[in-house]
Amino acid sequence: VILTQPSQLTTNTFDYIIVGGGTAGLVVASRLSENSSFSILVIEAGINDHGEVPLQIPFNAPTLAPKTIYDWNTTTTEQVGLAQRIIPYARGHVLGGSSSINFLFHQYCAADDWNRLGTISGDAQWSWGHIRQYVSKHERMVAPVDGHDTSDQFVPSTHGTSGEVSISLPGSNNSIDSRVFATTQQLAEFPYTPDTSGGDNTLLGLGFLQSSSSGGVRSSSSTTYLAAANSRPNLTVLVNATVIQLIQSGNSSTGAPSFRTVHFVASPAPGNLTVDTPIVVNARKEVILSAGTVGTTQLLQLSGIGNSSDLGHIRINTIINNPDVGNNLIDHPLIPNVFEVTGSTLDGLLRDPTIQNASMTQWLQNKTGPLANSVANNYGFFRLPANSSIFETTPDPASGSKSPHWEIIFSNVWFDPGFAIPATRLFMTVVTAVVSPTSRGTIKLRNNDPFQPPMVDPGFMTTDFDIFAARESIKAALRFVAAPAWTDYVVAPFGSIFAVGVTNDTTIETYVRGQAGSAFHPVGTAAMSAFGASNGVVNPDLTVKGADGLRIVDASVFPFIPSCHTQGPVYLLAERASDIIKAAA
Ligand SMILES: Cc1cc2nc3c(=O)[nH]c(=O)nc-3n(C[C@H](O)[C@H](O)[C@H](O)COP(=O)(O)OP(=O)(O)OC[C@H]3O[C@@H](n4cnc5c(N)ncnc54)[C@H](O)[C@@H]3O)c2cc1C
Repeated sequence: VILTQPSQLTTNTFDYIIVGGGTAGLVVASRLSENSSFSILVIEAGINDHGEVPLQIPFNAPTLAPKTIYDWNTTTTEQVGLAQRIIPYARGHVLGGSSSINFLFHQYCAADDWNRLGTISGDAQWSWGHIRQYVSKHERMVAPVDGHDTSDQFVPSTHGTSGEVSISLPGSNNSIDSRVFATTQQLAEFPYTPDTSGGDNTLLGLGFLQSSSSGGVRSSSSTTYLAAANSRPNLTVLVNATVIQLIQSGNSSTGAPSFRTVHFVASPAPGNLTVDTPIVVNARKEVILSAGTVGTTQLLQLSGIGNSSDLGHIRINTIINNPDVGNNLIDHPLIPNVFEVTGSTLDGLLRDPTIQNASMTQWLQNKTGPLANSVANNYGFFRLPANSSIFETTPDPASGSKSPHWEIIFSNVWFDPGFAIPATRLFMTVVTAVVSPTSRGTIKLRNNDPFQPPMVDPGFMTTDFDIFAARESIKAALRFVAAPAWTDYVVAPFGSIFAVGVTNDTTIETYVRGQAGSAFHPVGTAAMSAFGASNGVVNPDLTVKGADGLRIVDASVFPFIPSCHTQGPVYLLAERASDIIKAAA
């Protein structure tokens, strides 16, 4: 059912048109197509992921963006909180969307996050007590590729075994795993957690990373949800086609503008400035926007749904004036803290052709070895102490007393996307991130050209809280590697601030502003709010406020950022959204 050219379409009318064949879009496509009486069209701007070997190799993930055919290759605006830097803003431009290029970390965030969504939306069914049922529909926990005993690395009763996306624990022991584990025994502030998925487990503590992979190969929404639905005659997926606008197709009986007409063109080759005449398709029931936080926001605005003053300046006729469209952009800032080490690291995979070739041969032959693993085996989530001085001026932004403020990830390799690995010496990277940031940004159109990337301003590090939490996370990383477990391994922190050995608050702040990047977890620009609320973009059933025939199902609808990596929450959101859409049919 995967078409590569618009001319292969045999009809221009479908019950549902899903814009974006990404993480959420393919969940909805797969679930809706379970009902054989529905006809569904998915329109995806990127290429078909099938047969794209680089996407399949877990360790390869950091090479898939930026500046590749799998990425939209856009950047942020100049970040005032990041020393005026403009940074890459990766998002998948391929079937499977960001689930085809992400780093495979998989978890559900804290139950508190979902309970907060239930409260904000006024719909208790967004709370964890209701959402937890979707874990077993979504997840298939499988054995790690090396078959090792995982009994103390996850809690089986909290996982699914027959869902769509395969999840596994690290498949090859990393030489630092035992040191990380020993540190949880040596330093009480970093307790071990037997399961890092969150949800029914506490998200707080440090443990083994679960990744969206099986048998050493990535599981994306395309290789799972779509693969399960691929032979259904009621589902059509068109790749290499970019939606440029939704068109008002009439009004509902209550006078709300209907958006059931979609204009798209064959995705232009890079550098091609001539755009074809739009092709028109119509939805009998609904159009579902699943173009991701950036893509969905851009399309709403191009279609006249947004801030009328902003739209007027770029000669777009406003159909629904909603100033919240494009506001409230939230993302997780992360900082790669590199340490020089003495022992065995994975650095050879980045700079030694002999090791690279041997690893690739091993992966191609039996999907094992270092390439079969994601870039980290262990990570953890922590809270700032309750008596931290920042809480004298800033209310605690976490979703609850059991949801974290910051994260720490251990990668036994040079993992600083901003800089190539130096030619000599060995490195380990201790990435830290702020997972309850208070900085807010915007997504706005530059002009009315659908092929001009919008201005994406995540507003990184523009609040005292975010700087405070980032600084404390770095101090914690320094305490972590000062534990006895590391004395014969860590030589010294590597790079700028650390090289001079001064770690006071001012120098760490300068370092954060110079080093931080994006975890690529944007949310919030089409925020969910209660029915009748004076703010927000979608209702709790994900229908667009003030519109008819239009829903949004993707990361953009989270009104605040969940406190962990976002693909798991997006998958669960899309599972429930599918049930809502089916029930409304
Ligand atoms: C490099 C990277 C690493 C990440 N690492 C992790 C991780 O390790 N763990 C984790 O949990 N999360 C991670 N994330 C975040 C996570 O993958 C996303 O939050 C999630 O996948 C978003 O899902 P979505 O459905 O909202 O959007 P996407 O999955 O991005 O889907 C949007 C789709 O819409 C398509 N599209 C957009 N505009 C148009 C248009 N005009 N016409 C047609 N199609 C369009 C896009 O091409 C894309 O396929 C990462 C993200 C990136 C980019």
